[in-house]
Amino acid sequence: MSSASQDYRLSDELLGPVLAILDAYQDPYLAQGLVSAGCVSKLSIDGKRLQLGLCYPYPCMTQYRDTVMAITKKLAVLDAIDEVECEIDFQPASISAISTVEPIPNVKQVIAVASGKGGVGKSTTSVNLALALAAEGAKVGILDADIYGPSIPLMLGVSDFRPVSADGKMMSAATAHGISAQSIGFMLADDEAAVWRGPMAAGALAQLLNETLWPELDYLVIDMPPGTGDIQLTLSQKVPVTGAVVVTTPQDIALADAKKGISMFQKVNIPVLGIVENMSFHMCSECGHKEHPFGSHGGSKMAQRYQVPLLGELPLKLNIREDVDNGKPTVVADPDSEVAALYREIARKVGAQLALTKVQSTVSISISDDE
Ligand SMILES: Nc1ncnc2c1ncn2[C@@H]1O[C@H](COP(=O)(O)OP(=O)(O)OP(=O)(O)O)[C@@H](O)[C@H]1O
Repeated sequence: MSSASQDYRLSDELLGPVLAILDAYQDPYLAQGLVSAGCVSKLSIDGKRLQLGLCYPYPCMTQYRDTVMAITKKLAVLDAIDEVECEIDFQPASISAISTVEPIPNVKQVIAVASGKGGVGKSTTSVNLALALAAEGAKVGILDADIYGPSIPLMLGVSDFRPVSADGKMMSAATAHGISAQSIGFMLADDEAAVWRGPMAAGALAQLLNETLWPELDYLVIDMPPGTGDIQLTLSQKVPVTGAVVVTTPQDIALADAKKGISMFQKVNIPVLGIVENMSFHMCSECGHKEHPFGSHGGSKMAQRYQVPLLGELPLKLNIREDVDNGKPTVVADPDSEVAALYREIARKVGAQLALTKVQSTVSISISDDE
């Protein structure tokens, strides 16, 4: 994890107790104290007003208010402080630190969203995850690599967009709800079906990825084609993916395929950031009765078995489908809903997992350098 640059301007007498209090505050997503996690970037004092700068390695803008309130309460025990002025920032690490594949210009981190089986809600999860990362303060793009059924243009309400090229080399991306989007669907006429063979498809996708003029992005989310065949494997190797999210339903057949997905990423040394269990349960809107139409706890058992986090369990809910069908996914259509909050929670976990992955990767690189 890249720790924030430190500018500490407190007397030694005050610095010690302030750092101790800040480090006793555990960040829920990094599972470390703020100082150990490298989040404390600035400390200075003006009279009895402490000026605190925090820089997070994952986006968590919707949590800032609660964080500041909690920290202020803890620091209030010190006589030298009666007010805290807090500035919070977010800065993800750059991918070039660990990836062996050429980085994509302007793109810091690449998150692949995959599923072993089709129809489990991978695209719905990808698009809501991308929008949730943006809602938490990140600059985000999404690449629809689902060549057999590109659905991102429809889900973002930008089906009519056609990329243009100013220099004959690089294509523009669409902008929707504050994120950038590129899709093979933008190149196809409405009734045209994509018929690709493995190597051709992977090549076309790599081209789409590298020839898109992405604006500065903290995260590029890739909605992968469903399955774990050659296309997926090649794509994972051609694209500088920093971490993968595996989407599954709790159904045995979907779980069996999701396991193949995890193995595929492990084979090509891409860290699996966690599992999203989609359509986990259905809650009756009238009586509140909760049922598990596709079985229960499959995702959590799988997460335990493969030692990866369970990022979230999403309900089977009519609005989720209606919102993507209307081109306005739930995170933006109904930001105050429980479902939108679940997607934002998943986004924070994904960002934090990427930051933690950097720590492990950095360590393993330095060990091999020493050998
Ligand atoms: N949690 C959910 N609740 C209700 N409907 C959902 C949910 N998640 C996805 N859906 C719906 O299920 C259908 C399949 O979802 P989606 O297209 O995201 O799946 P996919 O895994 O990407 O499929 P494919 O493999 O065909 O690309 C869509 O109609 C979508 O709106």
